[in-house]
Amino acid sequence: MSDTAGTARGRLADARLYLCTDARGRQGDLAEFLDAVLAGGVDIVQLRDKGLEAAEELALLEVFADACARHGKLLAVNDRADVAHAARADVLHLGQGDLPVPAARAILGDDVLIGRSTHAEAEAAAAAVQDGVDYFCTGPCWPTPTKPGRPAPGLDLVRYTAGLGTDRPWFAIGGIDLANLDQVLDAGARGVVVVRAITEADDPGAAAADLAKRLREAR
Ligand SMILES: Cc1ncc(COP(=O)(O)OP(=O)(O)O)c(N)n1
Ligand SMILES: Cc1nc(C(=O)O)sc1CCOP(=O)(O)O
Ligand SMILES: [Mg+2]
Repeated sequence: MSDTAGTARGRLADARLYLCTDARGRQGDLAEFLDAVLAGGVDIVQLRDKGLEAAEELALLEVFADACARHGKLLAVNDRADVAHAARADVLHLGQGDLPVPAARAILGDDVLIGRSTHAEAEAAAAAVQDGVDYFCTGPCWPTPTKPGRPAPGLDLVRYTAGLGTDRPWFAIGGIDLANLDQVLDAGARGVVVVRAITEADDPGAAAADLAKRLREAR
């Protein structure tokens, strides 16, 4: 058995399906939504809501943390190391323009996992070896209204990242859904991050289950 089995890093190594979601329109049924998608097979869930005040974000994160604890899944915070620390999150996700990784590490110590966004070959190659980075994401695979204005390097960046042969966990992101998931897998990804494919589904739990099943079949 590996020395990370059962730890957050061990669970990250096994993770295939990562959900970013806001809480808009879900005030009443947020816990129900989270229970459904986590039971469906989401391995990591990130509260991503660029408009929240820190105090509002922290309050919502209590709901996320309780759900992740019920299902033994990882809780991620976007952008803010102070909020990740206060929420006792498992993961902080940082983009290229966010806090530098060493600065986040200085706040969070070694136990919190840190993820990094990458949008170009040089960024992916750097994230694959940078100290303090636990995983990284490459994308967008397709232009997406969830991240307007972000140019899409497409599946070429997924193919490039797969070719790095890194042992570090990484995920493809941007425009991914069940209909195009096989293209992402064929390009070499083994894990994906989605927003709309789950949040906009009629049945988010079933959408998570379909994605998770296909990802597990591809292992
Ligand atoms: C898991 C995951 N991957 C990528 C992102 C995007 O991060 P970033 O580029 O910093 O953009 P914002 O999400 O902060 O707008 C993410 N949040 N999570
Ligand atoms: C939040 C985010 N980051 C991206 C990146 O490329 O770093 S793409 C993206 C949005 C992904 O949303 P959807 O699954 O709805 O297309
Ligand atoms: Mg960010």
